[in-house]
Amino acid sequence: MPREPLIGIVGKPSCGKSTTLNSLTDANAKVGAFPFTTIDPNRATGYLKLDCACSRYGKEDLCKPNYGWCEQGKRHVPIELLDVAGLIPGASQGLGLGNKFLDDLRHADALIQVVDVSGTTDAEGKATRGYDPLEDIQWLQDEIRLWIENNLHKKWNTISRRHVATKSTTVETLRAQLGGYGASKEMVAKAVKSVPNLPPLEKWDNEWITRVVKAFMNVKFPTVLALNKIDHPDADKNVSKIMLKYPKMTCVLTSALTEVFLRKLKDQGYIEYEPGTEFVDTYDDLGPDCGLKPMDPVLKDRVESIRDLVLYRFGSTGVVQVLQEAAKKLDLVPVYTVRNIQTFTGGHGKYVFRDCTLFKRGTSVSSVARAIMGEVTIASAEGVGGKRVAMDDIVEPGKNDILSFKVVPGKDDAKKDDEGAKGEGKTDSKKTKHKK
Ligand SMILES: Nc1nc2c(ncn2[C@@H]2O[C@H](COP(=O)(O)OP(=O)(O)OP(=O)(O)O)[C@@H](O)[C@H]2O)c(=O)[nH]1
Repeated sequence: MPREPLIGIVGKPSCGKSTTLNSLTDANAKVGAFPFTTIDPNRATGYLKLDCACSRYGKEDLCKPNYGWCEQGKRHVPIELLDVAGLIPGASQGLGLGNKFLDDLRHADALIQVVDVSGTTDAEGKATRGYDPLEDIQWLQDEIRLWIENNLHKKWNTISRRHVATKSTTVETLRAQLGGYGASKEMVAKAVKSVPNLPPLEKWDNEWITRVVKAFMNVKFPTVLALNKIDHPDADKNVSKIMLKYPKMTCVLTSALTEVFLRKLKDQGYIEYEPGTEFVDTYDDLGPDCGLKPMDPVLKDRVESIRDLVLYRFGSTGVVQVLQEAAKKLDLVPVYTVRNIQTFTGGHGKYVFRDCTLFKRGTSVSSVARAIMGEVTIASAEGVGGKRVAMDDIVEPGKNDILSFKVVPGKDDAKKDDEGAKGEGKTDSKKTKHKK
């Protein structure tokens, strides 16, 4: 059964991981200006903003998700996030909280690497000035690579001998070794295929092992860089340096602290703010009938400087975008399961597209059925217009992404099972319910 996608947030201590997580979720991960504030890995539910199926059919007014929320066709779908605390140089050798953090990583399907571009924290997260954050990008990737590589090196002679003796394929042997890092056969095959001129496994030296592990990391941990603390005056020059040195990396400029602050002001009734945009409206902008509270001069100045330093300069605080970029790397397809394929409702009531679950592109309709319906026998799957969909068809955005399942009635519950997709209330059942 496919499991839920999980996005890991990594970075050195005090780079802003917990703040980034808080800005994306309702969870209150501990936030502090000293290293190792986050001792336990923190799982939380974030919300991925995407175009909802309701907007395809002009049913925005009837869209009321069971989990997350939908505003004018923009849906916020729950997605699980993992705060992997304070990696430092030498973590793969056990420094800091070392392997514990790396062990948490194995569950992640993509990474958001938070980089403190203000230059005010050193590699271990201690306060400083003028630190060059370029270094942080490389050493963190190196620590993850060494964590995988060191284990392979230790046993390489045995691995290689067994590989020859059992006449295994490269993918079989590597899959057995990398399974512990969450590698599937497909992932290993993709990684191996991406290394040009790869000799037979028994001929690999350390350099080949490094190349293969790097290729595996690209597949297993596709990474987006969140260049955080862009509100700081020293950030600009560091951002330019990073973009020049890593032109192929996906970089998003973020100010997690600003996002947390804006959401708080919104909750307190001082502003209207749509996360992911540059638009903030205050009492002064909208007038006395707007229902917002007036702000004192200090607060007004703060909002004004957030507009100037972050929102107008960068277009947003970046955190919504960073999650969207990470999800893009995972190539996720939102799949809507409905009971009534004609009306898209959950069976009873008028609301449409109550359930939406994220699956990797390439997932088959039968895998979706198993994940949503559990171990029942599916009689048939229907798509838009009531058209029959084959169980081995693939779900894609806009194709086979709205589904209704009919189950074969069991002896005892023939009546119940005949109701069709029992998606409602089931799809996101493990997720935090977020009412808007
Ligand atoms: N100026 C500025 N400060 C930020 C931003 N994001 C986080 N901070 C500050 O940076 C400090 C560290 O933030 P945390 O979110 O606790 O960092 P962390 O990476 O989770 O730290 P550990 O738990 O030690 O791993 C706090 O004082 C935050 O307020 C930002 O966008 N701008």
